[in-house]
Amino acid sequence: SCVHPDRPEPLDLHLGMFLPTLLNQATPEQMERFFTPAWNLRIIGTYAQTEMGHGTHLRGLETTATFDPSTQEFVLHSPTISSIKWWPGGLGKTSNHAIVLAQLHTQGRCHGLHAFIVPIRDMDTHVPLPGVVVGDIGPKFGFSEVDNGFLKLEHVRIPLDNMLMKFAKVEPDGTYVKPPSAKLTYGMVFIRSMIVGQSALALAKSCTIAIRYSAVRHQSELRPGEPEPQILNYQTQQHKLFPVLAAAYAFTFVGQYMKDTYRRISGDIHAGDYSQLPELHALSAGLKAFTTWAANAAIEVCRMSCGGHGYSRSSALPDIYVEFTPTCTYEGENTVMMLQTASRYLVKSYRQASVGQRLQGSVSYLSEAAAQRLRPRPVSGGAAPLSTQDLLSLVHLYQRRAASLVELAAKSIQQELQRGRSQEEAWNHSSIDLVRASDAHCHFVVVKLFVDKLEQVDDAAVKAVLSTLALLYALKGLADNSGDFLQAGLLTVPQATRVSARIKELLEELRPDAVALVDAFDLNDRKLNSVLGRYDGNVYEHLYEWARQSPLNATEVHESFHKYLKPLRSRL
Ligand SMILES: CCCCCCC/C=C/C(=O)SCCNC(=O)CCNC(=O)[C@H](O)C(C)(C)COP(=O)(O)OP(=O)(O)OC[C@H]1O[C@@H](n2cnc3c(N)ncnc32)[C@H](O)[C@@H]1OP(=O)(O)O
Ligand SMILES: Cc1cc2nc3c(=O)[nH]c(=O)nc-3n(C[C@H](O)[C@H](O)[C@H](O)COP(=O)(O)OP(=O)(O)OC[C@H]3O[C@@H](n4cnc5c(N)ncnc54)[C@H](O)[C@@H]3O)c2cc1C
Repeated sequence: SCVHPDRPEPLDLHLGMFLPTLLNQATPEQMERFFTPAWNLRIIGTYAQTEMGHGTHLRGLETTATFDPSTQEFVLHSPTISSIKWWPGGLGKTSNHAIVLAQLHTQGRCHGLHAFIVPIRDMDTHVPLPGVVVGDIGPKFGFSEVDNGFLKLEHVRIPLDNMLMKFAKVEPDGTYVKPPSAKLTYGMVFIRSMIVGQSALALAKSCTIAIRYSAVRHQSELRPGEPEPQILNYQTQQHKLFPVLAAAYAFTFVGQYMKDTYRRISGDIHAGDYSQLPELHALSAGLKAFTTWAANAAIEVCRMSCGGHGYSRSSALPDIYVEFTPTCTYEGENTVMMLQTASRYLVKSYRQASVGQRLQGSVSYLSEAAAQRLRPRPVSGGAAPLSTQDLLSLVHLYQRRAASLVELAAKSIQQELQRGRSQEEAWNHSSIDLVRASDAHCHFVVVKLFVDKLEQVDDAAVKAVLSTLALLYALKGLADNSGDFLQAGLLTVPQATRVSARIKELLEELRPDAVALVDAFDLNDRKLNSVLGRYDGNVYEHLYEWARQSPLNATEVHESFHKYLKPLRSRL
C-alpha cells in the first residue's frame, strides 16, 4: 500500500487518497489522463471533501459543480464562507490538483455529492489558477509537516471529462446516469481500513519504547537495602504496559484481517457484486473508531509510564501521540463512525435476526441470540460458570455482551418511539446506547480475531505466550467493562474478583517475556527514533548526547542574555 504509516508528509494525501480514489472511481480514459502523471508526481493531488462548515455531514457540503452543456464544462463554485474547502492535507502549498467533492447540478436538478478533478495550480509555475484561492490553514496541534489547506473556488470551469465517472455519469446533453449503488461514491472505506493497522503500529512503537525503558530504568526501593529495581518489576507498571502490549498484538491481527477483508470485498465490488459493501463499511467504520480511541489513550499511558523523560521529545512518545491523535477525528469522526456501525448495521441486523433471518459475517451471532431469546430461559438465569483460562468461553462472553447491548439499543429506540418521539428523535435519544453497542461489537470482533489467529500458530512456545497475551487482553477488557457484563447478567461479583486476581497472575507470567515480545515487533532504532526505546538500552549516555545537540546549546551564553536579561538587570 502506498500509505506511509510513519511521520506525516505533504504527499500523504496524494499517495494515500488521491491515487486510491482515482483507482476506485476513474474510468480507463481518466486513469490514462490522470493516474500516470500522478504516479510520476507530475500531477500532485489531494482529496478535498471537508469544508469549513461541514466535515461529518456530507449531504450538507455546499460546494457546487454545475454542468454547462453549452461549453461541456462543470462550473465549480464555493457559494459561502462555510463552503470553503478546509483541512485537506497537502492542499495549502503542495498540490496542483484536487479531487473536489461537490454537489452535482445538471438539467436543473441536484444529484448529490460527486468527485471532480480540479487543477488548482499551474503545472509549471505552481501559481494558483484563475478563480482559485488556496492557502494553508495555519498552525495545528501537530502535523506541522503537512500543509493542510483551504480552497475557495470562484466559478472555476473544468471539462465534462474531469468528473470521475466510473460509477455515475453525466452525458454531453446533461443527462445524469445513476451509479449502480449510491454508496459507491462515499469512498473512505479504504483509508479507514488502513488506519486499523496504523493503530497497531502506534501501539507497537509506544509499548516497545515504554517496556524497553522500563527494563533499563531503576527507581526507588522494593526491598530495603537492596539495589533499586527495574521499574518493570512494579506491578503497577506491568498493569499499565502489558495490556497495551496485548492490544498491540491484537490490533496487529485485526489490522491484517481488515486489510484482507478490504481487498476481498473491493475485489467483489469491482466485479459488480456490492452485497458485502454494508459489512465492509460497518466493519471499517467501527474498527477504525474502536482501535484509534484505544490506541490514542494507550500512547498516553506509555508516555506517562516513562516519567519525566517520557515528556521529552527524545522519547518520541509526544510525537507519536501528536501524529496519531487526529486519527480519532479524520476519515470519519469516531463517534459518528460508531453510530454508523450501530444504526446502519447492528440495529438493522438485530431486526432481521428477530424475524428469523439467518445473518452472515461479523453479525451472525445476532441470529444465535435471537434464537436464544425464543428458547425458555434456564430457571437459574444467573451467569454461566466463568473460566479465566478458556479463551473460547471468553470469546462467547464478549459475543453475549455485544448481543445484549445491541438489543438494549434497539429496545431503547422502540421505547422512545412508544413515548411518541419521531424516528430521528428516538435514534438521537438512544445514541449513547448505540455507541456502546458498536463498541461492544468491535471489542467482540477483536477478541475473536485474536483467538482465531492462535489456531494458525504452530510453534508451541509462541502459541503459549500469545495465548497468555490474548487472555490478558480479554480479561482486562472484561474488568474495564465489568459494568456491561454485570448488567447483562453475564458476570457475578465473585467472578469479577477472580478476574482481577487472574490478571495479576498473567502480569507475573508475562514479565520474563515482555522485552522479547516488544523486540518481536522488529522496530529498528531509526523507525522508533527514541532515545528511551533504543535496542541497546544505552539510554542515559544518548539522552545526554541528545540534549547536548539541542539548538539552545549551540552557544554557552545564549543571545537572550545580552538582548534581554542584561538590559533588564540594568533597569532594575
Ligand atoms: C496516508 C494517508 C494519511 C491520511 C491523513 C488524513 C487524511 C484525512 C482525510 C479525511 O478526513 S477525508 C474526509 C473524511 N470525512 C468523512 O469521513 C465524513 C464522515 N461522514 C460520512 O461518512 C457521512 O456523512 C455519514 C456519517 C456516513 C452519513 O452520511 P449520509 O447521511 O449520507 O448517509 P446515511 O443516511 O447515514 O447512510 C446512507 C447509506 O449509505 C451507507 N454508507 C454511508 N457511508 C458509506 C461508506 N463510506 N461506504 C459504504 N456505504 C456507506 C450507509 O450504511 C447507508 O446504507 P443503508 O442503511 O441505506 O443501506
Ligand atoms: C489532521 C487532519 C487532517 C485532515 N485531512 C483531511 C483531508 O485530507 N481531506 C478532507 O476532506 N478532510 C480532512 N480532514 C477533516 C476531517 O475529515 C474532519 O475534521 C472530520 O470529518 C470531522 O468533521 P468536522 O471537523 O466537521 O467535525 P464535526 O462533525 O463538526 O464534529 C464535531 C463534534 O460533533 C459531533 N457530531 C457531528 N455529527 C454528529 C452526529 N450525526 N451525531 C452525533 N454527534 C455528531 C462529533 O462527534 C464531534 O464530537 C482532516 C482533519 C484533521 C484533523
